Amino acid sequence: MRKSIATVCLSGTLTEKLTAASRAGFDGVEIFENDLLASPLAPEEIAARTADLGLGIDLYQPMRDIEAVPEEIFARNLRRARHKFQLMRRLGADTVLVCSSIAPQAVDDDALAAEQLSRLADLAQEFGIRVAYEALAWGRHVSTYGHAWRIVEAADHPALGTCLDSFHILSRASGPEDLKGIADIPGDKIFFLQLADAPLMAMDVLQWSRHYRCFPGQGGFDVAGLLRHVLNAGYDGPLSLEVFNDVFRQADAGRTALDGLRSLLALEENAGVSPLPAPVIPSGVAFAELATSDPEPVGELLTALGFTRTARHHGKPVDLWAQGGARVLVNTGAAGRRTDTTLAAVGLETADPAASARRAEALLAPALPKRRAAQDVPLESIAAPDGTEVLFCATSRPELPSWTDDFTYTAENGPGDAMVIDHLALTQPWHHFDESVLFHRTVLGLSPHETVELADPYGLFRSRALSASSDGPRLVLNLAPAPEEGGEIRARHVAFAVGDIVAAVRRFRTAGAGLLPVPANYYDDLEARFEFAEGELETYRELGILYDRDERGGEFRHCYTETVGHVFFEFVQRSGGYSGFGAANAPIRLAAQRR
Ligand SMILES: O=C(O)c1ccc(O)c(O)c1
Ligand SMILES: [Mg+2]
Repeated sequence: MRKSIATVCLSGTLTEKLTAASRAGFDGVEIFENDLLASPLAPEEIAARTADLGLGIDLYQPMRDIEAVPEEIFARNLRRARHKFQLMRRLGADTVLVCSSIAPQAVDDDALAAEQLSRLADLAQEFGIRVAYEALAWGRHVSTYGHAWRIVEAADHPALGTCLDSFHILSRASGPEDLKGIADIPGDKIFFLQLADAPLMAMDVLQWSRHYRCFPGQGGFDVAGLLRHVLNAGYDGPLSLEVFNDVFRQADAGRTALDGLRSLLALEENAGVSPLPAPVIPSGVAFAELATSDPEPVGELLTALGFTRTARHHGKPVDLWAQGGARVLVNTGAAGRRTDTTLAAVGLETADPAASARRAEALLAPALPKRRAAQDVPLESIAAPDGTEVLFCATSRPELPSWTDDFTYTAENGPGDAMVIDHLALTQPWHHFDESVLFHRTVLGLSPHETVELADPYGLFRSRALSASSDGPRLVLNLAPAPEEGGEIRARHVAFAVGDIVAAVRRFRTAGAGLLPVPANYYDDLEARFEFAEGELETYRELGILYDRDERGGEFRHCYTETVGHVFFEFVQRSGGYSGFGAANAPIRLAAQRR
């Protein structure tokens, strides 16, 4: 279907917004009045620019406070409308959005509203314009789509239809039955469809709408379900994103536009409109790759964790470290640049790497070169929004090329408890958090968990995990307040699951390595909250192990190493079906890392 985006979704000047929408691949835009007012370009120039960029102007908006007012006020409103219709003619825009009135002079009189909207439509018709009437969720007398439609139906004017906006509808809907009325609206009377999602919040609906809307798939609404109803009604106009979001207003417009288009592609898939190559849900983590120009400290830390350097890449300065099923690559080949240690790439096991790459491409993920050097095995890889390289791996499958074929083995896998990678915690730039969640959800087919928000000593810590299944890969996207010196706070980490965390930590300490210190106050509080077996808490206190327990008695024990560059490691031990990540302990970790 045709895809559009409202200029209000994007940051920058009108020209920057139009350019971003075009580059991302949208077909059209909704021009927001304020963007036009602030532009030095004449309407004809905007029309020309938009056309040059291959975009249509699918909507001009908003026109406010028109209907259900005393006649002398309505006469002034019509005069105002005439000016706007003239402007729209210069722009070449043929649909205007009129939102339900919030004016104190407006009266609760549907017949009057219908009569005046009909007269507005008469005037619009003279200009070849159609009027799409939208119920704002906080409209003074008209606040539901059903009510707006009854007025449009009563007016019965060919140039008057309704505009459905998923936010206004879903923010007021208490269940799927509240959407049934959409089927009663003839498809050709739905002049426009605006799409937005939002996190579920108990707050004033106007503030919610103006600050927290997000792209479909990023919040808690069933936007795909709503779209199905609208399509069943026979609507075949544009799918248009209309998102008011404080973060998007500050983020890079080009990236926001791509994020928006990805969200519409995934929405079409969910609503059964147009299929995408099916997701190939990753079954595990093949490796985590660290980039560094100083491999010594990280090598020491991996050694203390029980890892052995087992192999070397045949053409690049990349070492493979292994411990049980956990593999870490240490890459010192960042083209001679000095790089602090970072978690730069992630290898994910998939049943069909080529199919994973096809899905990623269909969802606009940037593909990276398959081969870095002539002799390398060809590998499918993409860049995640945060710049992390994601490689699709088929380890130990002789019929497919494997990243391991590029390595020459020099040593046996290390001794000790067999570890596996439990999860990867990927700290995100603050203005790309929602984009990153949507990317991992749609491209990789991972399911997001609830968002966790906690107070951090210097701000708000936000975290959202995504996982496939209980034994598939788990990614934790973290957003931590990052003051200028907040290097460690931006650090990312790799968590290793062990069968016996106490034994693992004792070995780690014997190897001369240190854990992040945990305050005594933390353990005093644990003692108050939970009952432990004799001596258990004392052991945690001695070793610096953190603890969490879920409602069903599942337990989580974990602890953190020191940080090297921008990377640290975590030991975790899960039991009893615990599926979280000890988020309640994150502020303790963050405070200790600040110290
Ligand atoms: O917040 C508003 O005023 C506003 C304006 C136009 C819209 O289409 C809308 O959904 C909300
Ligand atoms: Mg709207």
